[in-house]
Parts: sequence; structure tokens; C-alpha cells
Amino acid sequence: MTVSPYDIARVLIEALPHMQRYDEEVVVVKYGGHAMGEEAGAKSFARDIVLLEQTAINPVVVHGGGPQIGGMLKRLGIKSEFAAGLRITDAATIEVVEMVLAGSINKQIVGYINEAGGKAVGLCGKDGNMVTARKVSRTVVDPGSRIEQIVDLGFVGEPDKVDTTVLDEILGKQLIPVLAPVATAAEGGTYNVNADTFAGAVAGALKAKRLLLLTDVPGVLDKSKQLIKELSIDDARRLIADGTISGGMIPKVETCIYALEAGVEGVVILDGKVEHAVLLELLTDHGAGTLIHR
Ligand SMILES: Nc1ncnc2c1ncn2[C@@H]1O[C@H](COP(=O)(O)OP(=O)(O)O)[C@@H](O)[C@H]1O
Ligand SMILES: CC(=O)N[C@@H](CCC(=O)OP(=O)(O)O)C(=O)O
Repeated sequence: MTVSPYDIARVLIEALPHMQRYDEEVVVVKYGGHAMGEEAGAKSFARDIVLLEQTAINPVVVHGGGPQIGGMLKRLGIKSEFAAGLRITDAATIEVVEMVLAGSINKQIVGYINEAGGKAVGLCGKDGNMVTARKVSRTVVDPGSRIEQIVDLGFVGEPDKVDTTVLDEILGKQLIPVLAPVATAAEGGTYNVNADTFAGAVAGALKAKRLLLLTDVPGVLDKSKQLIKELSIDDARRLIADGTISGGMIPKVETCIYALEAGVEGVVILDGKVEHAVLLELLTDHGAGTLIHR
């Protein structure tokens, strides 16, 4: 298919009202470990982020890396288990989590954004005391006995305080922050934070216009596996209560509700494996996933 220069001009004009809508606004994009996939996909994602910055949108990237942490732990012979969707993180595991998230993955995304002509700044929640977390525990039901047990998750935290000083310095200066979900523990040390939760807390503190959660499903699906294009907070709560939303989608949707209540205008869950998912969602009339709003 050949695209004429006129087609390109028409496409740019179609994007104009969207660019104006997000002009100078903060958009937090959570790039999940599953969405990362192949190198070509990650490079394409990086170009999309640079394009956003070039159109005077202020993107903030928060990345995950669950599968990549799992791979490294396996190579090192360290067993890893999850409880209620969170990785049980002992002293050896937190070292690997920090190395993979704040080290290799963070710098890989920074590299791709820079290759695409952007200026990325790789940070984690510990930099400038951006995110301070408090320890979390979870209650799980033993499938055999049905007895409830409190599980100590080790070095796992939930954001308690977000200090945006460093981000305020960076945003609006053609720099793109890329954040790894590792936080300062309130009592000293380091906590592993679920990347969705981290992104929700940062988006809330920045009062972002949009929070995009890129995953590997098209969005929130109904009972017949059809995409739900739009949900209010009440709808979302109902779908969790009736079991339509389950597993890893529960913390994701709870993060969306938290972010909306903290002042984010809209949150979208979408498939990060779709090429240009971020641009489709923000700069076209089509939208790409499930929009959750107040
Ligand atoms: N109603 C639903 N719609 C879409 N996905 C759902 C739903 N209920 C449960 N899920 C599950 O949630 C998963 C997404 O959560 P998760 O695997 O934690 O994502 P990520 O690794 O990207 O953070 C989907 O792959 C799907 O298996
Ligand atoms: C506490 C906890 O579970 N932390 C996550 C952090 C990475 C993450 O959330 O990555 P994804 O978005 O790719 O799943 C973990 O250790 O896997």
C-alpha cells in the first residue's frame, strides 16, 4: 500500500485535536514485562514515546519486568513464589529485583528512547526519595484447608508517599523519565513494588491527564470475552464483585480506581503488543482498550 503525502497530511490534521487536548499534559505509561516482548516491539514503543514528547505531551514511563526477573532468578537458581499476585521477596530476591528492574531493563528502555532521538532519564523510586513505601502483607486462603493465612511477603512495599520534586525538575524540559518500580522502604532499605501500583501512585501524585496500563490482553473483557470499551468506577467494582474481573486484572483495575480517585482524569488498560497502541489511544479517534473514568 502506498501512502501519498496528502494522506500523511490528512492523518496529521486528524491528530491535531488530540495533540491539543494533551498539550503540556502529563501522561503516565506503564509498560508491563509481558507487553515488552520482542526487541522490535520495544523499539517501536520507544519511538511512540518520543513522538508524544515531540508533540508537547509530557510522557512518564513506568516499566515492569516480572517475567524478566523470573528468568534471572531461575538462572541464579533462586526459587520464586507469588502470593495474591505479588512476588514473595526475600533478601536474595530483592537484590536481583533491583538489578533487573533499575539496572538492565531500565537502561534498555532508556537506550531505545535515546536511539529514537529522545532524551530519557532512567530513575527508580529511590532517586530523590521519589517513592517511599510501607511494607505490605496479604491474606490468602489455603486451597486445601480453606484456612486464611497472613503471608509475609518480605521486601514488598506499597507506595506511601510520592515526592515529585525530581519529576517536576525533569518534565517540560524535553526529558523523558523512565521509572523502575523499586522504592525506598520507610524504615530504610529497598522495597519491591508492583509496577501497576507504582504507576498509579506516580500518576496520582502528578495529577496526570491519562494513565495507560499496557498489558497483553486487549483491555477488560466481559464474560463472553468481548472488550469493554468504557467503564465507570462503579461498573469496575461491580465486575470485580461478580467475578468477571479476576486474577492479575484485579490489582490492575484497583490501581485504576485509586489513580482516578487521586485526580487522574482517565485510565486506559490496553494491549501493549499491538503496534503503536499508545499512539492509537492518544492521538486517534479510535481508542485502543478499556477507558475507566470517574
Ligand atoms: N475480565 C478480564 N479481562 C481481561 N483480563 C482478565 C480479566 N480477568 C482476569 N484477567 C487476566 O488478567 C491478566 C492481566 O493481568 P497480568 O497478567 O497481571 O498483567 P501484566 O503482567 O501485564 O501486569 C490477563 O492476561 C487475564 O488472564
Ligand atoms: C511485588 C511484585 O510482585 N513486584 C513485581 C515488580 C515487577 C512488575 O510488576 O512487573 P510486571 O508489570 O511486568 O508484572 C515483581 O517482582 O515481579
